[in-house]
Amino acid sequence: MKVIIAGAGAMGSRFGIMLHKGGNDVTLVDSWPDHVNAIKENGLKANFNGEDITVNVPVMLQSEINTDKKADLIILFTKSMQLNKMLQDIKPLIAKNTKILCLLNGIGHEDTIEKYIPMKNIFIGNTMWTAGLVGPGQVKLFGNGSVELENLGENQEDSAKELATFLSESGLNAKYSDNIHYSIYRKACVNGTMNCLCSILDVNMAEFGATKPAHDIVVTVVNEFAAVAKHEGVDLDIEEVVSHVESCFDPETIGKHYPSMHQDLITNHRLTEIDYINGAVSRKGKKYNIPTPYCDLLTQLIHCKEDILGAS
Ligand SMILES: NC(=O)C1=CN([C@@H]2O[C@H](COP(=O)(O)OP(=O)(O)OC[C@H]3O[C@@H](n4cnc5c(N)ncnc54)[C@H](OP(=O)(O)O)[C@@H]3O)[C@@H](O)[C@H]2O)C=CC1
Ligand SMILES: CC(C)(CO)C(=O)C(=O)O
Repeated sequence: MKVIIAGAGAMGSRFGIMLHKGGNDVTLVDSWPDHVNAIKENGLKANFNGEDITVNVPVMLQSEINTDKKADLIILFTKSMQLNKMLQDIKPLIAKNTKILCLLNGIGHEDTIEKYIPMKNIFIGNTMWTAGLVGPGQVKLFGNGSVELENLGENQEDSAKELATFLSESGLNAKYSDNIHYSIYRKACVNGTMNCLCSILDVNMAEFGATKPAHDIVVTVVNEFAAVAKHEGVDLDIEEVVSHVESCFDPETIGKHYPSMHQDLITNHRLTEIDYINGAVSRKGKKYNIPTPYCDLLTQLIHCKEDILGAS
């Protein structure tokens, strides 16, 4: 299968490497020139569960897509604020039947994708895999993860199941979900707690989990997400979601991971996806007349930190 990874930062590199190891024809597309040049010159280097590996995969700069060879599958892995531009730039790679899978964190990406891709070809989901960019052309990958996905178009369940099987054949542990909006809100609760709190407090998830107020904060934020989700027909099981969020505290699994927002803001002084996570819940709360004071404050604190650190 010809696979394009559109957004080959930390997570795109993980999926690219695992699909390449699984024997697929993978090409990376990314917007960061230093990263693309480093991969062209030296291959994509990864510390993969403690082992140093180099993978030679074709890579293209997003602004210089120089082929009209169409992809069978495009996996979107940009940051949320880069998604629209990526969809514009990869048009030459999209054929009538190219499937598009979006695994970004955040809520509401289908509204952007629908502007470019026919509904029958859109698949959305989320992932509990983790990854970190060490520098241009270099990633650090450890731990296990999973993927959940569903078709947006009608009568595409079989294609979604085939897609999950295809990803699992490369070890990505994917499964079909018949209620992906539930899964997306459930994952957004993980990001709406871990990502902003670990960034503000400058800790990893295990360190945050070891603090006394951690549980109360998680419960309050999850309740805000749940109230908004309910208004959209998604009925979150709050107790189960809180325990899912708190499973991230385990240092034996992903607890030692610094969430991607920490990598962006604290390590690299880059703007964050907060407006697509807690910020999205704040906006929806205002629209539906549901108070979301923790999400409002967390969003504002992250924007303060972006200003303080001169993030761009
Ligand atoms: N990392 C993780 O563990 C997880 C991430 N996700 C989600 O996956 C999606 C992709 O995230 P992720 O893979 O973390 O993205 P990355 O942080 O790896 O980067 C994506 C893009 O950001 C820019 N960039 C990042 N770091 C630098 C740097 N040091 N200097 C210059 N530019 C840089 C580049 O684009 P440009 O130059 O155009 O800015 C790069 O292509 C997001 O929605 C994220 O929330 C989901 C699960 C886990
Ligand atoms: C690993 C995890 C689940 C932590 O919130 C994540 O999605 C991220 O780092 O953005």
